[in-house]
Amino acid sequence: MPNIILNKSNKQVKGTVNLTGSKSECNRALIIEALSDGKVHVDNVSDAADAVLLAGILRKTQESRVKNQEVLAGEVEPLTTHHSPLTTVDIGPAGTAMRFLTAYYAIQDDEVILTGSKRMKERPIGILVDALRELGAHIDYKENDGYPPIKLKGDFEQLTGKINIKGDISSQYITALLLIAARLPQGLELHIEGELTSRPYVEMTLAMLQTAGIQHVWTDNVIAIANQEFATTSLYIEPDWSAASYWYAIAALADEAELFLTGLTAYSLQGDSVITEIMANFGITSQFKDGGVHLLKEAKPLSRKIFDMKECPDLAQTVIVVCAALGHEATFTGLETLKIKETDRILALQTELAKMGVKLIEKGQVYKLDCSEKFIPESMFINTYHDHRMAMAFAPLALIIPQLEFENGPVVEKSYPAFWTDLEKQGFTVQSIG
Ligand SMILES: O=C(O)C1=C[C@@H](OP(=O)(O)O)[C@@H](O)[C@H](O)C1
Ligand SMILES: C=C(OP(=O)(O)O)C(=O)O
Repeated sequence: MPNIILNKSNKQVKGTVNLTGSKSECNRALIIEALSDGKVHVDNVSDAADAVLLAGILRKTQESRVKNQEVLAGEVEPLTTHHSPLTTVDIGPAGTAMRFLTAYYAIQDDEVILTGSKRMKERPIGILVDALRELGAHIDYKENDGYPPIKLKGDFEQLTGKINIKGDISSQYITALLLIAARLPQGLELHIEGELTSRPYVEMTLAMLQTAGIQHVWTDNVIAIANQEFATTSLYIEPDWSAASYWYAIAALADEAELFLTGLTAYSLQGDSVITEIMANFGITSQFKDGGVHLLKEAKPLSRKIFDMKECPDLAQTVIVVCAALGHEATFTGLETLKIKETDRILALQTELAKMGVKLIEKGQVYKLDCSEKFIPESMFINTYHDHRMAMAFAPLALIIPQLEFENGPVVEKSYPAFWTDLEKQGFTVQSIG
């Protein structure tokens, strides 16, 4: 995979950016569409690689079902005489797609092996598999207990409508169950145990289900969805606020910034829209008008010292890198889930920030930035650890470090394929090598 060399000859940014569609919203919409018997339509599929991959898998699943029905009805010849209904689905590095498809296939008749990248095989799925087994799904582990690959064997018969699930490891397990809940004959009453992490993502799921005609009741730690029909409707995918965060970071590190991010609105389903509030601390004002958000930079002394990232974990790298670059010794909480994402993001941040003398020190649940030995190198090589957000969160450093080189440029495709070309359009020099 080619590396990327990134420079910015001046410290001004001014221009318009058209962001990609939200990966989180799109992956939910695609599963809802697949479960809706043709009633729900996704308006604008995101070009994030994870969403494109999920859309392709769901389309193939649908096509092979139609084919099998035709074979069964004697309308067409089977493709081969040894045709097996068992398919292997490789979801690569797409965590949400892995979790959502696990729940989706658990209640279908298809026999499927669900696998993914090397890292995906290290990302836990046991909590979701246990919950689905309790509901009546037949799922086996193919390699290590609690981790993909898994074999889903069909023959779902609902055994119970009430289950308990831990809320503090990943909200994606909860979303996965909520997405299929209305299709369960007995519906679902989900009792969330412990603190709920990444709560806005659960709210996003319920809001999108509601748009698709599915009602819910959420009281304290219990979310209930009865068996019910989807409405005939279409789902619109908003631009991605996590992607927008890198432009906020660029504005925060620039001397002068005037950016317009199209399509974003003040009321978003995405919890990461909180980046507007976070970045207000760094002097970035957000003005919603003209069909998007205008970012303006004002000189402002940095005051906020504590950032809780529990509800917006995907912003953690963005904000930590900005603080490090500005030498702002802030404290961060709510970073527990970062160790099980595309890479161990805590370790990755510690390793890369050390290249500019900054330490991210773990003290129990609290992480503190120590910038006492910070320096600005002439050039810096950024390892990206198969994590799109490691590349994108460190890219704004091009405004203060003369030359940056990123390992594996295409890593950004997971959620924001046009990231490097968008930087180029805004006056960054982007060179692909190797
Ligand atoms: O539901 C979603 O779309 C997501 C939920 C979050 O994961 P966790 O719930 O595991 O924190 C987030 O980090 C991920 O990028 C997307
Ligand atoms: C954690 C992320 O994605 P996923 O869990 O879907 O792989 C992410 O995009 O930051």
